[in-house]
Amino acid sequence: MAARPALLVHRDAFSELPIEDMYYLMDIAVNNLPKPRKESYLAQTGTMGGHKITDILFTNSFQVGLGDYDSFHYGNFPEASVLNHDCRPNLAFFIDQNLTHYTHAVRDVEPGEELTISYIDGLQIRPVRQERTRNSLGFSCACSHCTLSEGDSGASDSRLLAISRIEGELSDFNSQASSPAMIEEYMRLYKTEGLEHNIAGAYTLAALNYNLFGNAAMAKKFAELSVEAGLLERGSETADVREMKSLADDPKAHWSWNMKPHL
Ligand SMILES: C[S@@+](CC[C@H](N)C(=O)[O-])C[C@H]1O[C@@H](n2cnc3c(N)ncnc32)[C@H](O)[C@@H]1O
Repeated sequence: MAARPALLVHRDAFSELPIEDMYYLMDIAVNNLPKPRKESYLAQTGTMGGHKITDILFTNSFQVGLGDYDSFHYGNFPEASVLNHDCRPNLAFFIDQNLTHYTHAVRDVEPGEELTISYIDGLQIRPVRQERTRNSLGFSCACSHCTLSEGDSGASDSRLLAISRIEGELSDFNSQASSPAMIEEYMRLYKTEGLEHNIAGAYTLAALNYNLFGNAAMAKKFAELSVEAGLLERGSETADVREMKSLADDPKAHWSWNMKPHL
């Protein structure tokens, strides 16, 4: 799905203008949208209370950057705001420089299965995720991952902590502790956790580390997976996608080639 914004409002407007002035401006902005767009804006649900048009913006917005120095606007995309949050979603999304919101499936979706995105960092353990949705977004997350039994949730949190620990080692290209077995374990944990919506960076790290160990075939395989996932998660214009394309084309020409042959 590709969606365009109905409304874009700089965050600072809410901290720098009296709130009554903002309500007035928000009313003018929405009431001047073309009729079908205004209707799709007003059809969204607001859950935070107060001024309805502003409540809809706060309940249904994505963070949108405009250029390097002006990074936080509330962007409202009515077609995308029907998507509920899941800590293990089946869709990935990104907003490109042209302010288009793209949504892609990252795994097979069964007929009748709800389409979901993640509003937060799913790599955090359950208590942190719950705190984020409650305090920053105003709802208590009821997704299937947050409602696992204590035992299953504890096992998930242990995997997430292991991912974070291994990531630290694999990101340190001078680490003496990293090994091909560690890369395999890292990818296994990612798959077991169901983090397909946010896996491009993990594939990148696996590709780089296999290349450090002089394993061209595995480096190429993971660089290609990184490109494939990166296109869904971030689009084609990212430095990571470009770098992984070049690594996949010629692992031995990449700066990381065979830097750790002794291990
Ligand atoms: C952008 S809207 C999503 C669409 C909304 N459910 C609707 O019907 O308009 C965000 C709101 O949906 C609800 N929501 C989304 N994901 C949720 C989740 N995992 N657990 C509980 N509530 C959720 C919360 O009320 C949240 O403020």
